[in-house]
Amino acid sequence: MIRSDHLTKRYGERTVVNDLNLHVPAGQVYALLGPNGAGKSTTIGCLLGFVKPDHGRITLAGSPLPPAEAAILHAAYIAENVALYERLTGVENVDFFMRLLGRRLPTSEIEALLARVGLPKHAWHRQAHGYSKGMRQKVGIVMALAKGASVLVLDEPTSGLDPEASVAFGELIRAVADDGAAVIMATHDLLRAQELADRCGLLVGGHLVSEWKLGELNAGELERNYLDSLAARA
Ligand SMILES: Nc1ncnc2c1ncn2[C@@H]1O[C@H](COP(=O)(O)OP(=O)(O)OP(=O)(O)O)[C@@H](O)[C@H]1O
Repeated sequence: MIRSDHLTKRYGERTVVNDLNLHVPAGQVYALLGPNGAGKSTTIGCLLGFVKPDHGRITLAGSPLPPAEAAILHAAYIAENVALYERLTGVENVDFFMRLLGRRLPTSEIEALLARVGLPKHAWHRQAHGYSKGMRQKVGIVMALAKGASVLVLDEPTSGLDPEASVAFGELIRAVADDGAAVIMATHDLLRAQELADRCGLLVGGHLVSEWKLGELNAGELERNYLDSLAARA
């Protein structure tokens, strides 16, 4: 699970995340929506311990540890651009990532995970510098799976992916959640949010102004609600 209680972050006089209460249980995907500058990435940074909140509490996977330590143990982070060691192959990148965590996976298990996420076999032992954005996202998901992460934190994961790669990515994330992970995804991609998420929240000026359960809304209705909520705040 992912939980924030009264999370608040200020930069100087500006409060960019304001008394934010979020709860994402295991097995659910939460889409964090909001216009540019709403505070989504700052929230993600606080969840992962990159950014120190001024007030409030973060809990990841029920761990009493501070967020940075809890994130190292339980969470995987997939950014818009997954950073890989360009001279290492896909398999070697996953192997290196696991060694950093003090663990080893046999090559056959890494290959099985790469196959599971649909990375083409010809790419497994090729250097990552030729990988597309979608292929890098897949390696990022394999790292999360290899780590056994119970919390997945995604920041703009589908930005710049073509529609086919975006759909495939969404299906993978849904499968990871169905296997029991709690997933939070900051995104502007309302279509993917509507298809993938169980719930979504709209952040405006650091405030969570609306939350919707997505089983009850189609993509058009989500967009209309989003725009109506923004207009009501203007
Ligand atoms: N290190 C920082 N110092 C000062 N202000 C910051 C810092 N980081 C973020 N901000 C400000 O905090 C606000 C929220 O930024 P944030 O990146 O969290 O928004 P966002 O919702 O992720 O936006 P986007 O959709 O454009 O990525 C913005 O006004 C931004 O300028």
